[in-house]
Amino acid sequence: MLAAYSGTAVRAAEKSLLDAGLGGHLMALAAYGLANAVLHRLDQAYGSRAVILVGSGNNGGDALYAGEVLARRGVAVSAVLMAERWHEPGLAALQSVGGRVFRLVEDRVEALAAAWSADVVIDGILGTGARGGLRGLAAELVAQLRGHPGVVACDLPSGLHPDTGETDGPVLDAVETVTFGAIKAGLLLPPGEAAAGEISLIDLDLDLPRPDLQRLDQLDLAEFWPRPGATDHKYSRGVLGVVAGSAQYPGAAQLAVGGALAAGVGMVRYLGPAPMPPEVVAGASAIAANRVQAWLVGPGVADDPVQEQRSYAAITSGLPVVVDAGALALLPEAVGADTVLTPHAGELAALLSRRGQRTERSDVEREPLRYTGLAVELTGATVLLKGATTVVVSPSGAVYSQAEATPWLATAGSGDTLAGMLAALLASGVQSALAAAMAASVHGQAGVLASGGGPIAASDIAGAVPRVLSELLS
Ligand SMILES: NC(=O)C1=CN([C@@H]2O[C@H](COP(=O)(O)OP(=O)(O)OC[C@H]3O[C@@H](n4cnc5c(N)ncnc54)[C@H](OP(=O)(O)O)[C@@H]3O)[C@@H](O)[C@H]2O)[C@@H](O)CC1
Ligand SMILES: [K+]
Repeated sequence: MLAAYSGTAVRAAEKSLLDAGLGGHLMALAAYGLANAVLHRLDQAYGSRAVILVGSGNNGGDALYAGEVLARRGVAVSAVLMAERWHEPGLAALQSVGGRVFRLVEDRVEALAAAWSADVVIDGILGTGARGGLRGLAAELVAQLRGHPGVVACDLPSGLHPDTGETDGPVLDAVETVTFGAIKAGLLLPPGEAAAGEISLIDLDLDLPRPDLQRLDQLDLAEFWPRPGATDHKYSRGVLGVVAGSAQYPGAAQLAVGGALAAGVGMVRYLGPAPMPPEVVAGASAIAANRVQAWLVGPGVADDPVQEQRSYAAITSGLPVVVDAGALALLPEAVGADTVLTPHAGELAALLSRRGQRTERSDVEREPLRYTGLAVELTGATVLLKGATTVVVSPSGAVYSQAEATPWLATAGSGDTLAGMLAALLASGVQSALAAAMAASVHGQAGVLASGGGPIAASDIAGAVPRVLSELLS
């Protein structure tokens, strides 16, 4: 499991060490970690060139000391001082080993040329002490360096919000971010996470609280994905009720049920008009008459009054429920954490707007964590926001982000399959936020496997799920 923290949490954890006079020690550890990461990227240190973009705070200090280490190893190092102030001992250390210095205000053209001809550019402009994004000349230089293939970010890409992944102004895409003390949550959150590249963590032995964000890995999935025991039967494994599909949209129901079956539910009871595979049982048309452990409602139900009524009855049944697509508009005023909403950005904006918070899709795309959190606050539900990176927020404050997906998964019906998989996990008794994160991860991996780098149809995703799971669980 990757555990990530807000910049504020990391700074708070550092405080006792700083108070104990260990600031210089921490900076030295950070600088060595950064320098080593850069050295790994160079074919050979001697004769290579590095340019360091230096901001006014300790982030610039880390980068300057890393420059000193690199220069001692034979790298030709130049520093570009981006602001009016800089970390003076760090600059003195770099100069003492022959580092060259440019000042952005005076030497813009030379600084830009040096950066473009460098093997590595170290982005040490802003770290966890940033307020807002890059401005003025610094923003201009960074925009002019866009596309540089050798950028290594110091702690985080400058201009990326450490807590939320929001970007405000230009951000230099890094091949690697060397982050100190703890992974910052913003490195794993859209839209900025793409700028982070590979993430390397330099351990500073901080005493950290509960993570602000988690990302499940294969070991977590293997541990938490439900497996039937020797004495389990179809009922004990979990029965899922599904209200999906209509005369107009039968396929959504088939994809959702396909996702649920592939994820490994004991049985599916289906309510609706779509043709179903032989293992699916017809549900009783009165919702309360169905003995199920969880419900999935919404795929393909829009504009079908009977399906909408059933969806509402399932949502208010008191059982865990996944509310997807057309059923999102039917949500009562308040629900519980066992209700999992699965909107994409447009559906989330519509949901928030219905609750008096006028929101556009572009707002959600710019600040996905914030708006997902707002939906949790306004509804009481657990919310899974679909996207290239899926974000899950629960009312208890747990946040997950999963980024296994391929862009080929952006295809009609992909979300129905995901909703089915998630609902199967709820029916098996998995806690809702964890179920949402696991479903997103395996759905993403199945998409990658099915795609093999090319286009896929949504029905291929469920087809690949058993292969992903057998690899995970064997
Ligand atoms: N704490 C520790 O123990 C350790 C910390 N470590 C390192 O320290 C980093 C945090 O350092 P930090 O607190 O000095 O802040 P930092 O991110 O360098 O930037 C703040 C500076 O930039 C300025 N500024 C702010 N916003 C701006 C903007 N939009 N545009 C332009 N300028 C802006 C602001 O100046 P001001 O405007 O306030 O005058 C301030 O001077 C952290 O990321 C990690 O790398 C490691 O060494 C491990 C130990
Ligand atoms: K930085």
